Amino acid sequence: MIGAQIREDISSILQKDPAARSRIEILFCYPGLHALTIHRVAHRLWLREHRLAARFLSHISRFFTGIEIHPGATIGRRVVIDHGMGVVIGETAEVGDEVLLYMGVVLGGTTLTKVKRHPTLGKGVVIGSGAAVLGPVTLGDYAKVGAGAVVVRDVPPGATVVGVPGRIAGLKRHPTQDDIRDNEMPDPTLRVISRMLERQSSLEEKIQKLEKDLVCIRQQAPVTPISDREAEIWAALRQIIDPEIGHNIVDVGLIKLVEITEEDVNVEMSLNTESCPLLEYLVNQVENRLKLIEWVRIVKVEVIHDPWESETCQNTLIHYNEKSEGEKQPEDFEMLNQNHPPSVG
Ligand SMILES: CC(=O)SCCNC(=O)CCNC(=O)[C@H](O)C(C)(C)COP(=O)(O)OP(=O)(O)OC[C@H]1O[C@@H](n2cnc3c(N)ncnc32)[C@H](O)[C@@H]1OP(=O)(O)O
Ligand SMILES: N[C@@H](CO)C(=O)O
Repeated sequence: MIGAQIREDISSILQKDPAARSRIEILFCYPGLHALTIHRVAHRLWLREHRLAARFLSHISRFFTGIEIHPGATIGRRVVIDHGMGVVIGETAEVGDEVLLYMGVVLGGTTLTKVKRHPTLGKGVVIGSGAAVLGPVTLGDYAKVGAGAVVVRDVPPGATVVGVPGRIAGLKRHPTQDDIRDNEMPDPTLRVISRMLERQSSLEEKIQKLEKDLVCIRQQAPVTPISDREAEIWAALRQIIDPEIGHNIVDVGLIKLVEITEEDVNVEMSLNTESCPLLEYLVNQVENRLKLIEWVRIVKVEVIHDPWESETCQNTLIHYNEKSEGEKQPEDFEMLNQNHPPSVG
């Protein structure tokens, strides 16, 4: 039984220590193997209530190996203690199968009461040199403890704990001012560039959205097809200026309709009033200008009444009043008198 366990332990050491060259070397030169073998005997004595004998055997082992394992500790199979000097394993510690301990590891207690006060290590745990695992904490299977760490809390399976106090490596935490001082100051240029890039990508997203919206609006907008001929007529009408307002008659809204029938053009205009002095002038302007277009044969201008027109005539008055005395022409006055009572001016 003991022989089988020694062979198993030697195989484990061969697997876990690259410095191990042969089974015979391990048998004679590995204090970890010696300490574990003696512990098995001492543990049996301990369980059979031969406490003093168990303690004494453990003490002798410590003398020769530098490894102190309390005979009450429960140690699994294929455990390797490499180098071993300074390893201390407390009374209520439980060490799972295939655990690897390096020199100086302490599986210690933190209370003075006689209770379960030492750690429990799961299968395949690795504990680095000089690390201390303190208290009745549990290290999950295949957890790792970095050299020099002090672990006082449970460790989940597979996790790596480093530092003092032990923290799980790889977990993100907010950098403290100390971290910033100890490592490197943040690069302000990099920060500005990254902000700019973020802003740029957000603007690009907005532009893409606006472009999509624009396409939708264009698709929904009613399409008013306008022939080349009609466009030519409207362009010609835009060249005729209303002398009252100083803008072309299209933009001020005097042209209500343009109809084209082959080579005949029918234009509907709304003027101030039927007695507006500009009536004849503007009708002539429209007829003459449109007849200059090559394909136009007949131009018919129809004048319609529109309530807006009275306002247009008011504009004549405002226009007149705004002119300085030097600018006023006799025809301005005549036009005004024809349309408005003299008292208004
Ligand atoms: C003579 C002799 O040789 S005796 C034998 C001595 N050897 C030992 O004791 C080996 C003990 N092994 C260790 O300490 C190893 O570093 C282990 C077990 C912790 C490595 O575990 P892994 O899961 O592989 O962790 P990994 O190497 O990826 O490191 C994870 C993080 O912990 C850090 N870290 C690793 N070991 C330690 C340590 N002992 N103390 C503090 N931080 C450590 C790493 O820098 C890394 O930090 P980062 O995430 O900020 O980059
Ligand atoms: N024995 C292990 C640790 O020292 C090795 O040689 O790597």
